[in-house]
Amino acid sequence: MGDVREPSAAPCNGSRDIAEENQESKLTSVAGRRSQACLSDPLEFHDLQLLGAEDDSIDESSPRGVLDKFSTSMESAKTRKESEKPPKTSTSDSEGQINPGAPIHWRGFFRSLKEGPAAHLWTMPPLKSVPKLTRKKNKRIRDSVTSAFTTFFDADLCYFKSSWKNFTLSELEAATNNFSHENLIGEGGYAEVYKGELPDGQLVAIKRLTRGSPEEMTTDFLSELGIIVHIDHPNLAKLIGYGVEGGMHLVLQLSPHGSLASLLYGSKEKLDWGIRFKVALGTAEGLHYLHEGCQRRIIHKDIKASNILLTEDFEPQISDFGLAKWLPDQWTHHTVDKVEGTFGYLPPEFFMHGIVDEKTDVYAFGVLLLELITGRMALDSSQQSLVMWAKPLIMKNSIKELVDPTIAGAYDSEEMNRVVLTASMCIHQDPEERPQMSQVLQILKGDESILQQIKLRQNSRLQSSYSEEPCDPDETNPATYLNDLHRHMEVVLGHHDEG
Ligand SMILES: Nc1ncnc2c1ncn2[C@@H]1O[C@H](COP(=O)(O)OP(=O)(O)OP(=O)(O)O)[C@@H](O)[C@H]1O
Repeated sequence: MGDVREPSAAPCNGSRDIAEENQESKLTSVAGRRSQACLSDPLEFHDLQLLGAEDDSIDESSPRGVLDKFSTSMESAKTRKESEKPPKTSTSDSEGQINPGAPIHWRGFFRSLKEGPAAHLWTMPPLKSVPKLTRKKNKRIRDSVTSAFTTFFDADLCYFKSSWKNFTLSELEAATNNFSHENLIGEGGYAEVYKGELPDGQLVAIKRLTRGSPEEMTTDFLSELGIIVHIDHPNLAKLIGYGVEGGMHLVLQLSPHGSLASLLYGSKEKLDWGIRFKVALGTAEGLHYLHEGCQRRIIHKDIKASNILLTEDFEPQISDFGLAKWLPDQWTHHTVDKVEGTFGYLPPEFFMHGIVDEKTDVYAFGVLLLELITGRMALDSSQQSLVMWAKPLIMKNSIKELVDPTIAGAYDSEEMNRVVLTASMCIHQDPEERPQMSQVLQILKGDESILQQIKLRQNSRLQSSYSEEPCDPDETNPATYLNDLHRHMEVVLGHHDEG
């Protein structure tokens, strides 16, 4: 694991709406992922110089790793024998163990990007030779390295890619009034986001990668593109196009209300409970799709209030796929040796062992729910964690103390109970105990059968926990935790009054 940089007030730490002082703190590797390095034309003057450089950190579970391996494997596919295929990884893999691909292939890839979507169709392997993945076929197909890349190049992808527009620099400049400060609507650890208007009147958000070394920018850009190309869901941000002249740009649909962070913390008008609940449900739907609904398991890795954008009618859309990872089916989890993400949203197993899987996002989603309930930031101005503040109140079932004073008395208490219960389960220290997103959805929607199931499961664990010596009087005591969870169940199921 890399060192963890202390949170800093530097503008490149944590994304924010310009109108708002978001105090999130990004974790970065010591390599200086967020170092200031604004390039006038990274692709032109490297094109990519860096791609010819040695790189031993390719990550197979990232789009970049997949692309590199695709290129390599396409060359050697003809000679590859069955016995030479990599063994199945039954538990995990780490970034350091991934065999690097041949960087030279990236040049062609970038040339294709510059040429635009039409070029991709030519540079891709003929579709006839690429089996289209279905969930049933995946198991077998994914055992082969070569075929792992077919997900990136399948027919759907071609369709989506060809629907993306390749913007020239002058088109982007015209849309944003030359990237003027007045058009700047957001700023993150990697990028500046500008509001833009296309000639047909469509409003867009243009994300311009500005920070990090050229290599980091390239990785971030490709990671985000490589993930976005695979996803299509109403609760995920929509890409309209991209631009690789004069820098790396993603052109996204504009979210007229900005991010959840800007609405919760940067606006005088307080969000009413109805919108908060809608955001909780929609974000859960989006995450459920990423984890279980698309062709590959996608772990977002940076779920937080500033990465939840809101449409005109306050439908949430998960954005910013710069840190997202693909997880092969046969891996239980992925292990990283550098820490990336945002303070306040990362689960203990990530800090301690670098473990990344769906439960990483589930934990962060739990923190997001706490923000919706309490109106408090994941980390406050004195770096106090919301989880630490909220857990004792959850344990006491003090919903009234938990709830944002601005919505006191103005919420549906059944919904509130369900959201508090879900949050408490999602932030469980033990990832095994956290629910999957499919279960989260069921709980949030008030499906009593799942609540009864969980209750029965908790009961049996409660009994076995009581027979064990309590090791710690605080939250790590499983008996205490489960007992409190049990009380939440009672409240949610309507068998008990709120405390
Ligand atoms: N499509 C959009 N519509 C409106 N505002 C947006 C849009 N995309 C991004 N923003 C604003 O810009 C901010 C930064 O964007 P984003 O999180 O994508 O950048 P980043 O540099 O990748 O951030 P991070 O530090 O989280 O990695 C967001 O928090 C949001 O306020």
